[in-house]
Amino acid sequence: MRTVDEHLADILANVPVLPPLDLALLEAAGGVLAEPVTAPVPLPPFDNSAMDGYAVVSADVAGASEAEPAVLPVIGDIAAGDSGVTAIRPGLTARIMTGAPMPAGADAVIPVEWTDGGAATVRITRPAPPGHYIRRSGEDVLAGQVVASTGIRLGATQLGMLAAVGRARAVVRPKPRVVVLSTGTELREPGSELAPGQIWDSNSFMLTAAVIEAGGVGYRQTMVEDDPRKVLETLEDQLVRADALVTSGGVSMGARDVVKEVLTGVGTVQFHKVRMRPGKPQGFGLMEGTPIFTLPGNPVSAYVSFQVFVRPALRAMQGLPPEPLPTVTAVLAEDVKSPAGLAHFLRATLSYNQHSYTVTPAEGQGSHQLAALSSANALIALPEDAEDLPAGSYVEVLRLPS
Ligand SMILES: Nc1nc2c(c(=O)[nH]1)N[C@H]1C(S)=C(S)[C@@H](COP(=O)(O)OP(=O)(O)OC[C@H]3O[C@@H](n4cnc5c(N)ncnc54)[C@H](O)[C@@H]3O)O[C@H]1N2
Ligand code: MOO
Repeated sequence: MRTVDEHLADILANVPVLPPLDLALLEAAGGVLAEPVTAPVPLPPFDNSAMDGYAVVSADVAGASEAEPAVLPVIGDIAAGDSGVTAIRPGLTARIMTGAPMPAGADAVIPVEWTDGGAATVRITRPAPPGHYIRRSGEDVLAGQVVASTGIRLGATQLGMLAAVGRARAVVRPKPRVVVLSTGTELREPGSELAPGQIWDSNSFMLTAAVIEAGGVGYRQTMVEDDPRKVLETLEDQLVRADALVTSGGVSMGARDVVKEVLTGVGTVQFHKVRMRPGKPQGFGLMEGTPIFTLPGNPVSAYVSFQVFVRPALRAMQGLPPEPLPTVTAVLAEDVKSPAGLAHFLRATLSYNQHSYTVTPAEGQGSHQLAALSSANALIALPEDAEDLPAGSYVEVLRLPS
């Protein structure tokens, strides 16, 4: 038997970090930058208007009021995208649109709301100081500034930043491609008829979605029956498209626990009992250099094992810190019983009220009770030495992705 921390440490010491790839921007989404990105130009690249209005010399409107508006001839329009060669002299104005380059000579923008909106001449009823509603070149980013550092995950805002500094591609550690395979002769595809003794395969859907939630690319492989040759062949076939493999089922003590049977001695794969509930039987190792996680078949066990072991490993493969799920301290709403000597992950509902978190364990804590898991939003993580805890105790709670 090993502890949760020992099993996780073994996994993290052995998963490879994915090599960087040079990808087109949208393909790089979700990847982790393997190089810093710097701005070749300042942002904004030129001084431009923050408002639709009129570009003026501020001194020309210094005394403007409702009673005595400044009246200026309008020499033309400057739209966003214009080349910015326009200039104005004192006593003149140009109509200007948001994002359009400031004309030389102008030092302020009067929003159209402060005017009569005139096209040939305009009446301006309020003054504005120099710099008014001008967005200065370099105010956002300076030329040469690092806008995204090595090791950050490219989410929506970071991709926007790269595009804004003109990058069409990025060198990233890509999202890990994870093949998910359920094993079990009793399993059928959802949507098909069940014969006695059969059940619909839920684990492969749940785990593939969990891979995606964890930032990977999930490939669901059709389940295979408990036939040693078929299980091994399927896994070997998948190696070409996988950065990691995740299986469920067939790892405990049964006469037909084929995953354990066929993978024992393959690559570096080893099977262990981990001091946790649910999720006691675990297997991990490298098959031809590709990590394989063999999770137990009970649906709740498979899911908890994924969050505790696979999710941090997928992060490590992208060069990210292998953080656990976001964790908060919460007050137990009810007494809980926990077996000594096993880390315990209880399905629970976490709620926030009056500046603190309260957590209520779910009714069904069996490792087959998927309904309790699917209506939970958290796992109470009790350490090995925790035994019975009364309501009101403080506990660590892992928030499930939502
Ligand atoms: N004698 C012992 N029996 C068991 C032990 C043990 O230590 N000694 N450990 C128990 C624990 S704990 C777990 S967890 C399970 C793990 O079993 P396996 O990984 O071998 O999984 P299976 O036997 O294949 O299935 C277990 C259970 O889960 C259902 N299942 C499997 N795959 C799916 C799927 N894709 N979708 C939905 N449900 C699935 C399966 O039908 C079984 O009911 O072993 C205990 N036994
Ligand atoms: O350890 Mo098993 O995963 O409880 O059900």
